[in-house]
Amino acid sequence: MPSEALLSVRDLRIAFGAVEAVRGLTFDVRPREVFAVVGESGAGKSLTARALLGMLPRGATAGGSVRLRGSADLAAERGRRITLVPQDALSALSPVHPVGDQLAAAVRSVRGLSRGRARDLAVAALDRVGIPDAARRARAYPHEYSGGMRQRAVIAMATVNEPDVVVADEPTTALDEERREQVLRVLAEQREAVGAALVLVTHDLEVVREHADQVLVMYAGRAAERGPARQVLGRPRAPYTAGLLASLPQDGPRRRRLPALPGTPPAPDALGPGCAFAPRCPLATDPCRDREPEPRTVDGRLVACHHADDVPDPLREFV
Ligand SMILES: Nc1ncnc2c1ncn2[C@@H]1O[C@H](COP(=O)(O)OP(=O)(O)OP(=O)(O)O)[C@@H](O)[C@H]1O
Repeated sequence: MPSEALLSVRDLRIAFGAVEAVRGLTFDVRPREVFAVVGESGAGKSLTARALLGMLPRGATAGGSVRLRGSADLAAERGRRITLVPQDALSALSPVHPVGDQLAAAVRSVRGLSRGRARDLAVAALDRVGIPDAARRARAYPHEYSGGMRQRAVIAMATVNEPDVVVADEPTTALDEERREQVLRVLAEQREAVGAALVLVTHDLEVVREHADQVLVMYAGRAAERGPARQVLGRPRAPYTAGLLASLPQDGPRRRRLPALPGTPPAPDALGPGCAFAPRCPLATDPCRDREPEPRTVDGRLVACHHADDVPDPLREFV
């Protein structure tokens, strides 16, 4: 039996004026699971991640609901039961305070501990994420850290108060490949150590394959497909997921990179009545251009596609 949802999102809609950028998302995140949100740039991933923390940009209006189990006020839980690891670690750290002081302040704002005890916890948290010589580095400023170390410090900040949910929005975008792996490993270890669920926003299906239990594939503000990551990536039922997978490098002797998905996603103010993916979809027929498909259950996952039953295996036939 799957455990009860920790985060419940129902019909989430985010608009700027009359233009909807997130168009009716429903999903649950369960305790301790890794829930990945994947899709191309502009799909609405960051807006969705921020809505989970009650942090929408100015000018945005939201509809639907986001609930954290056991809490009536989501915004009051930010930094406590639900925390953010942002894309850009610099934006999360103040340039004018030593890193250790910032961590200790985060501890003291949530728990009634002495300065000395908060300081000890801050140094221990930096040590846990692999900052060398943590007691000394705690006294340094963010600009004295490398990019990878800064991102690890932000992970320490996001986990030091043992939250129930960590939301990581493309936490490795600013890093090179080697540091990316390190940071993802640290994030996975810390999540495990504090027993939090992780909502991991990424555009990288390899990251999903490696880290996620559940995946939400977003296209143009909606769910194209959502379900257990192993099933969705093993045999996608949305042509969009299949196209993303087909673009990944293949293993084996014929290792190569297949052509990326042709075309680009539509802007939120340029959507027609049909499926938003139809202009790029090799399976599109007239009904796809006329009517947006409703999500339905196929093969153990939710999929929004008129042709979900006809999607060929992307690693064999679909490019
Ligand atoms: N502050 C804003 N004002 C107006 N429109 C916005 C704003 N932020 C986002 N949008 C619109 O919402 C869409 C989705 O944005 P979002 O940042 O969630 O995409 P994303 O999937 O996270 O993309 P990326 O991977 O590039 O971060 C954007 O394409 C844009 O049209």
